[in-house]
Amino acid sequence: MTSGSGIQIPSRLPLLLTHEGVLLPGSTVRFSVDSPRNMHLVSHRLLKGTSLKSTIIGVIPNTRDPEHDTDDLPSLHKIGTAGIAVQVVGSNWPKPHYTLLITGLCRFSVTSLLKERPFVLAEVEQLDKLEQYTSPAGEGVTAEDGELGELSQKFHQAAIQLLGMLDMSVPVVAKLRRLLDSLPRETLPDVVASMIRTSNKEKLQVLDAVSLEERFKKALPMLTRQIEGLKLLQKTRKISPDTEKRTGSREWRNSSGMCCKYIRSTFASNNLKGWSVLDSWVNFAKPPHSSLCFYCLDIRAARTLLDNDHYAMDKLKRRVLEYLAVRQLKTSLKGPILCFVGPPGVGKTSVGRSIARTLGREFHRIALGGVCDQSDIRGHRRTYVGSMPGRIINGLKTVGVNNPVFLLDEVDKLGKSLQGDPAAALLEVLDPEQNHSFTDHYLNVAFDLSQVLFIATANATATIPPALLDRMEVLQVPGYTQEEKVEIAHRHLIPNQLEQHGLTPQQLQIPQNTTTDIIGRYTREAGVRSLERKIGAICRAVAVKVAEGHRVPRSDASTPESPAKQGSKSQDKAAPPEMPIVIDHTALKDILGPPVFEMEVSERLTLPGVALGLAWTPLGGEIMFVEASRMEGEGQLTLTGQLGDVMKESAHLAISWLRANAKVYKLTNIVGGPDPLEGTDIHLHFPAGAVTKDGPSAGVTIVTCLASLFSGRLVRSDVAMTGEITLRGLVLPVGGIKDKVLAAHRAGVKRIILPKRNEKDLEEIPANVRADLDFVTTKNLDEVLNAAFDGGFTHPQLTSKL
Ligand SMILES: Nc1ncnc2c1ncn2[C@@H]1O[C@H](COP(=O)(O)OP(=O)(O)OP(=O)(O)O)[C@@H](O)[C@H]1O
Repeated sequence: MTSGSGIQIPSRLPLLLTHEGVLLPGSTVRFSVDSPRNMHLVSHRLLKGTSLKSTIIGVIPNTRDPEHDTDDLPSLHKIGTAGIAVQVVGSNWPKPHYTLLITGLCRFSVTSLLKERPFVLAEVEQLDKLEQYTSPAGEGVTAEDGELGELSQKFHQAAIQLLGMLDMSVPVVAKLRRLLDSLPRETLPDVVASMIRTSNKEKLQVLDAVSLEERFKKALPMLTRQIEGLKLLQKTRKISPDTEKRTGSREWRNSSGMCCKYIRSTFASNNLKGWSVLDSWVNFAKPPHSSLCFYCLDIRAARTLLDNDHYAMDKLKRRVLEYLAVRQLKTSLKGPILCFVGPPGVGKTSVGRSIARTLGREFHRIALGGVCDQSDIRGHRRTYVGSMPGRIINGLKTVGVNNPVFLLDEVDKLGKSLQGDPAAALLEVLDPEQNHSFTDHYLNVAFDLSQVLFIATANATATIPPALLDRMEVLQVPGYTQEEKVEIAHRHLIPNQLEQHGLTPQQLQIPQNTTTDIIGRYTREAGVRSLERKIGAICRAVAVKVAEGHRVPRSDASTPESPAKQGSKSQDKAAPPEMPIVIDHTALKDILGPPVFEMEVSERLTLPGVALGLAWTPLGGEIMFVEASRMEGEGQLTLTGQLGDVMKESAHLAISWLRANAKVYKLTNIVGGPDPLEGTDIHLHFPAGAVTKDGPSAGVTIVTCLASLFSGRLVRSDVAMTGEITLRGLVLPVGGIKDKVLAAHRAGVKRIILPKRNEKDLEEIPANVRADLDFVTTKNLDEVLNAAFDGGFTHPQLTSKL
């Protein structure tokens, strides 16, 4: 079909090359462009032109604009849509791009390419008549036109049937209704195919159908499919006309993006409670929490955004980008659920937020800490007084779209109670095989959650229910080194806090050595949350000074005051704070008080019977002192410091091994006898007595501490250790090495004794930390003791032989 003498598009059109979304004549589509030729088209043509003609461009679908303008053009899709650019919006963030709103006019085919740079210009042939969009509905194809007439009649009837099933109060439905009445029938395949749920591939088929008959044939099955889908949905709702009359009908959008009639079920009785429940249910069911928010992902932009938002965390960022790249290439959303595991304040939540921004999706955080009732996840049945929907459906209502990023915060803190196991309800939510029909008890309507991107966070995996853990891919987020914290503070925390307190860098400056001081002496944490709080405290103190500086001084004579007050006022007036206020050590002490942590390691290792161990807790790595003393007695062992069973067993193991080897190492009891326990009681204490401790990794520390006690020798003051022991004196590997090493580094330790089989974990330690430390890897307790004591702990037989 070629155009006659009617309305003509220009014979030469600049071409916009698109690979996502298909523009059909009569529809309006938003395109985001950032590739070179497309960008040039917008800046050289659309933004420069002043005539209506200059806003008409050709949109070629299914064709990717090359990344560089020096690259050759790929072969173009044969048929495109001429369109009018009705809106152009430009942005430089996260990288330069334009968003175009284009309304399709008619099909064209490319006859020849005139130029490829700076943008593509082509000689085109118009394929559709443009008059059809302006001529009255009665004209065009009619029933008399043979097979075509029949097809158009069928199509028109099907379109009317579809509209009958939809909610007229929804703008897009009302628009479709108006178009159906006013447009000639030959335009209907394009218009309907662009409005109902169709894939890009299907839209391309409609676009490529140049003959009108073929176009009707392609679009009719899509329309029929939509109608059948809606019918099925209505059937499952078990519609009863009686109920409808009694309770009225309510429409809401289903997950396919269309609106369907939904009849309130029989739960509503005519009593007050019933109506109030009904009312809140209806209010809940009304919002379009199934409308889709489209996004297109640019991996390079995603990388820039993640790098801008977060310093360090390279491994995590790399894995997140891989994950996003796979999702971009494979649009099916069935993928692993990422679970970020690490100590508090290391940025797990904020990476989740960045992922949502990267994807251009809504973000919603669901705090699961302490949730112990499964109706928290699934909602209450409406028969209960005060029933509510669960957090998942509530979250969807809050964000208003059905494809947000949901951050399930603290999955390791889920509880269990008589009201059921919330973890079991979460299993259904997170399982891609099941979550397309998640039913909240309150709504009692299956909802498709498969478009939601779930990310979980936890402090430790040990308390995550195994079935839940099995559905997630765990990404460890370790703590930061001192240097990383300084960078994070200066790049992110200080600017953020300044902004939150209405301050500028011209008013407050925190030099790097002050930040180092805050990190070392006022905080002891794996993440940066306390550091952020301390910086906040400094900002508040400075805000007071700055505000005082701005105060308009009142005349001293206006109010009689005590001489002291008057004195201070005249001081304020005479010395407004000098800007910028620089926080040095003295200012830091004034604001934050005396240091909370001191370098205490060497001071505490001044007596025999003390050793320094390394522990891992969900809050990160920690140093841990072990103290031992002995007194006359019956050979009893006392253990204090809230120890778990495994740790108590380690203590017994350590004593047994030392007793068995006492002769070899010349260890003696209180009166110098060969059995260290004879006539001697031993007390082992693990300070920080209020904190429960457990795990086998303190084994080597207990042995070293007791060896020091029995030999009367001091453990080196700069050494810390970790490792599990066996009764035969072997040292077994333990977990959490990175966090433990970072904690030791923070505490100023110089030598770390580790199990040999943990050597591979040292690769994860940042190079600057590794350079500061001397690692001794050990296979047995003999090697541990030799490394822990100055000059070694070699047994006397060997020494005497030498
Ligand atoms: N690498 C980083 N770069 C920039 N800011 C960071 C980084 N890591 C953490 N932060 C900041 O530290 C603060 C705490 O982070 P966040 O709340 O994400 O921690 P979290 O790991 O989720 O902690 P929790 O387990 O307690 O929820 C936030 O303000 C965050 O922006």
